[in-house]
Amino acid sequence: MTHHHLEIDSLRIALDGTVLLELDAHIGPGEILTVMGPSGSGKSTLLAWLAGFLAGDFEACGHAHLDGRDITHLPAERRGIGLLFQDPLLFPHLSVAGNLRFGMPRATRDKPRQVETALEQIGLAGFGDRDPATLSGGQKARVALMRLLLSRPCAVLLDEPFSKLDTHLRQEMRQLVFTQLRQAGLPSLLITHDRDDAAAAGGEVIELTH
Ligand SMILES: Nc1ncnc2c1ncn2[C@@H]1O[C@H](COP(=O)(O)OP(=O)(O)OP(=O)(O)O)[C@@H](O)[C@H]1O
Repeated sequence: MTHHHLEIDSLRIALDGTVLLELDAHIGPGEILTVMGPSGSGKSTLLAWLAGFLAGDFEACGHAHLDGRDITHLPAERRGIGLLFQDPLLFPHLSVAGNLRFGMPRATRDKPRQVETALEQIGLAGFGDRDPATLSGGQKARVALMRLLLSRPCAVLLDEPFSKLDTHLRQEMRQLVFTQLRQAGLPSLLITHDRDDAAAAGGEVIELTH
């Protein structure tokens, strides 16, 4: 297991001269930091800052370090951060296997066995040639998770990843996502409105209170 860690040091984000959020956090390997808070409290803003696509209206100071590397001013694609959103956005013109291969390091991309193993891990053995449009919502979510993991991120940000799933599927996906993130030793930040998500994540919970 790799030992990735993510630090947020003295972050302060302001909008029109008013402080929106202040945060210090350390997320160790396999830990999941949950960020909660009312609508407009700055959860998506925090995620955008960490991912590297915060829009110009905000003034941000502070630093983010990933594995000791200062990523604060790096472009999004060079940060080593993976994202998982509410909607599992799969590429419609690629097969399920094609989606999994996308973003995989070049050296492993041509090893079909790795894709098959990945499909087995998410309960979709034999689904490689399927068109993503033919998958159920839960199956798409599992493919999106595995595609993220295969891209070998050093940290993961999750923005309400379970909020569109029904209760049963939600529990199943929580279990799968959190187990995989822990096993991969990835520091993760989870944005959610759901206390059960926070409890299942099992880590520190921060409430933004704007
Ligand atoms: N591009 C932008 N320019 C100016 N203000 C913005 C921009 N994006 C968001 N805001 C404002 O920043 C504040 C924080 O918004 P943000 O989306 O981070 O909240 P949130 O906690 O994620 O809310 P929700 O739970 O509703 O998604 C809000 O007052 C919002 O109106």
